[in-house]
Amino acid sequence: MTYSIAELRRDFLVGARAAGVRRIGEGFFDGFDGPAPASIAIGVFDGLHVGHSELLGRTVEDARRRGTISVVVTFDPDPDQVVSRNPSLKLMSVEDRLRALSLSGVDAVLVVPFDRSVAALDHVGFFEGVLAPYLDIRSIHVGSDFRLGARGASNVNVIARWGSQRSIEVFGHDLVSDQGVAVTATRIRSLLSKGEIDDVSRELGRTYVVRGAVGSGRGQGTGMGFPTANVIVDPMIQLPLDGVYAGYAYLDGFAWPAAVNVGIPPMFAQSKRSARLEANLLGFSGDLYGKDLKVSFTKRLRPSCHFDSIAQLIEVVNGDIETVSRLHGDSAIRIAHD
Ligand SMILES: Cc1cc2nc3c(=O)[nH]c(=O)nc-3n(C[C@H](O)[C@H](O)[C@H](O)COP(=O)(O)O)c2cc1C
Ligand SMILES: Nc1ncnc2c1ncn2[C@@H]1O[C@H](COP(=O)(O)OP(=O)(O)OP(=O)(O)O)[C@@H](O)[C@H]1O
Repeated sequence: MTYSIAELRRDFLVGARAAGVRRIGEGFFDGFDGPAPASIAIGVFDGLHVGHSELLGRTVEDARRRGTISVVVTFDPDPDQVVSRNPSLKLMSVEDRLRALSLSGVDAVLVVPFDRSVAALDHVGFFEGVLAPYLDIRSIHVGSDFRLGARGASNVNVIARWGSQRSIEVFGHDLVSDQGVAVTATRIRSLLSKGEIDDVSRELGRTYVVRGAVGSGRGQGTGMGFPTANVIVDPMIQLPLDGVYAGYAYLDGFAWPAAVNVGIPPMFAQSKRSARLEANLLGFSGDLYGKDLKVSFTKRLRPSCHFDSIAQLIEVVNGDIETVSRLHGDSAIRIAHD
């Protein structure tokens, strides 16, 4: 399938630095006469980890040197959700991914609406059919493991050969690694599933954060002395391994130290109203129902347990809250962005 320019105008989104996400034709590309001379990085960028940041930094540097604009070319939905029978859980929603990319220092974010027809294209169809109406590509930056097209047939060597005939320089960068292992979104998902929060934070270059609206739980926390916000997280977003964590809850410009339980509480496993993510915000009093809460994970404290009595559960949870208080204090910190 080929895309008409009208379709591209409708379907592609462009985000400029700190300016949110805008549709092509209404924003960044307006000032250019014809396709914009560009240095591009391509990929999904789920999680925007340290390897992705390095790649984007190199792309921006190269663009400055050449006098081109730096553009991230990414996809919505995540190709994995279109082509895979068993898509992986994600580290970020598409909305959060585009927002993070638009704040990463590149000049623009070009979002390719991904469907089976795009999946079937090879690199020639993708670069010359989909991107050429907008970008006069001068250089391409990807990781050395990058593959494009049906069954990943177009690897860096294939793309570089095509580029060399068109004066397009193609860089397949060595992958940034951590403790001898390449940092990838797949690896970070695996670390999360094992509760390896320190490794996750190091490889993301920041703490892992999930978000959701606060819903109602069983309403028993308050009676036990530790009210909890039950955060409803999109089931496609990955949570760390079930257990108890220290972290922060972000709300309206404040970061509240938080004691967090992930997973259905073993003591109340039979209740349909138990939440998969609950946070006790230290020092907070008030109503959180319906609020959009972000929760970060700074340290794994222990597995969630079944106790012999509610009194024992209360004692242990109070111990967790004390630990969080020692780590992060017992009142909110004002922050520039939440
Ligand atoms: C820091 C923390 C630790 C928790 N640890 C456990 C646990 O080990 N076992 C368990 O069954 N529930 C645990 N919970 C969940 C509580 O049982 C739950 O928050 C309480 O029952 C209130 O739930 P509700 O808000 O749905 O009424 C923990 C909750 C928090 C905030
Ligand atoms: N550690 C890394 N160092 C440098 N570049 C990387 C690294 N990881 C990924 N890239 C590159 O960043 C771009 C976006 O990567 P992609 O979205 O495929 O990420 P990924 O982390 O490898 O994800 P997944 O594990 O889900 O395949 C690609 O060009 C990819 O090759």
